[in-house]
Amino acid sequence: MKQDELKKLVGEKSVEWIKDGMTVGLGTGSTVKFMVDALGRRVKTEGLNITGVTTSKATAKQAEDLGITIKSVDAVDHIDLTIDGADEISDDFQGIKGGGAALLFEKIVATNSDKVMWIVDESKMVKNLGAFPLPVEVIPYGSQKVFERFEKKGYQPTFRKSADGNSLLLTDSENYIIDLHLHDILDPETLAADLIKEVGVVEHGLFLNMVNTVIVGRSDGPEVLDAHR
Ligand SMILES: O=C(CO)[C@H](O)[C@H](O)COP(=O)(O)O
Repeated sequence: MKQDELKKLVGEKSVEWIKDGMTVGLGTGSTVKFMVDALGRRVKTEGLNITGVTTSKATAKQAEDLGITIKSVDAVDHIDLTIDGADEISDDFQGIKGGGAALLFEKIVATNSDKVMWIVDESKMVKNLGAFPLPVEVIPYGSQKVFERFEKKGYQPTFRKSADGNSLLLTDSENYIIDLHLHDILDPETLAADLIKEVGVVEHGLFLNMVNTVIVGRSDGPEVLDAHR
């Protein structure tokens, strides 16, 4: 099966966890897009009554176009379940997210959710994190200084460019993304603590101790993994 077919498989499988009356966090990315499409079909055909809390302008637009009710994270008293994609998931269920530059809202929504589910194709499952460049969202003012400090620490930073390559990418919050090319992250907790104390860093893409369930798309079908937290 191709990667896109595996993403569709898990996207469609994951909506089985969504029940009538739930408030659901809707992640961002190509895998989530399949999930939101499937959710939209359930809303339309079954009259499923749910509220969505989105993590990006792109997901908000898709959900609204499909007739899914959307509220801000600040307008709901809780989120029952968030379903999101991921860029890497390690053996011990730690994750890197932010490949789609939505890590800030994704982390806000995830940390305000009772349960978090990640849906990925099998290529995202790794032993240790770090082959995927770690995204760090920084405010534009002083970002060059943050970049230089990351360089000195050996983090091999690169500013993320916009799709046309002509300017720096701006997140939904109008910040920049610095990607760190770390190759192998052996101690994610220490790295996360180091990154978040850097002035100018808004958030980083290490999502630690956050996920409850992972659905992995494999050629022989979706595999559901319980992170036991
Ligand atoms: O973290 C994310 C966006 O910020 C995405 O969930 C992550 O990049 C996975 O994306 P895709 O499903 O397109 O592979």
